[in-house]
Amino acid sequence: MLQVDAIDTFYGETQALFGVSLSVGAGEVLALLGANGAGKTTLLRSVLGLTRPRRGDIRFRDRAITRRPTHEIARAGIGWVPDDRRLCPTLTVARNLSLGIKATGFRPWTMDEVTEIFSPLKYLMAREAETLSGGEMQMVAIARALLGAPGLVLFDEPSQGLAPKIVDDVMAVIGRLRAEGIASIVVEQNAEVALAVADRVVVLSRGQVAWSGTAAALAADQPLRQRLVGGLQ
Ligand SMILES: Nc1ncnc2c1ncn2[C@@H]1O[C@H](COP(=O)(O)OP(=O)(O)OP(=O)(O)O)[C@@H](O)[C@H]1O
Repeated sequence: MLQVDAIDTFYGETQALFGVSLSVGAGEVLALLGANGAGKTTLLRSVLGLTRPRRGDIRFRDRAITRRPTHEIARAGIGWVPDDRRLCPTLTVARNLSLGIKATGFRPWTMDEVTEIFSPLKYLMAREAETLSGGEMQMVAIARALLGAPGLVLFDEPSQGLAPKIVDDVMAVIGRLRAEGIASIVVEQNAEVALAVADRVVVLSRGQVAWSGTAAALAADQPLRQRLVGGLQ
């Protein structure tokens, strides 16, 4: 579904990613772990074309997207759930959701389906986004991504600032995406939450891939986990 091949990404003259490669298959959940500043968000921004890699290639469904504009990358079927949610604050929930609807060639999710997954949304449709709680905003952000008919969803710190019950709901949605053949990349500070839902893991350190393997292998090897993500939860 997605292949990232040896990308170098810079902010001005500062290099943030050094030859990073990874891949995600259809219906696969890849956890992207690493300490603050390791380059996780930069990897997502590189895939989305928000911060273009200077070298290397990114392919989605075997088509090069490395130098495509962000709106084309979204239209190819890559959804984004940003860590700051990025809702339009003065628009209603209904309007925020309808702005996410697009045709990509992947299965479109209906408004009924997303309100069945996140039932509180039914009662929030007329509310302005800026009046929502953090958990409610996260539901809108995920629902908006699904209405955009994604084949791959990039989740940036989806558990950050949320109550444990809502974190469980969010992780259950990621599990459901997997069952539907939709791939996910989940950037997480909370390694425990990420390992519970992921199939495979890539650990970044100072802009490079420090380790990659199965979530089961990392979960079972406490010393390895301590060495790689010891600073994380
Ligand atoms: N807009 C920017 N301008 C300059 N440097 C940046 C910018 N954004 C990130 N960086 C730098 O790029 C590197 C990678 O940052 P990035 O945000 O991708 O890390 P991260 O792993 O997502 O960390 P965090 O968990 O703190 O978000 C860091 O050294 C960071 O300081």
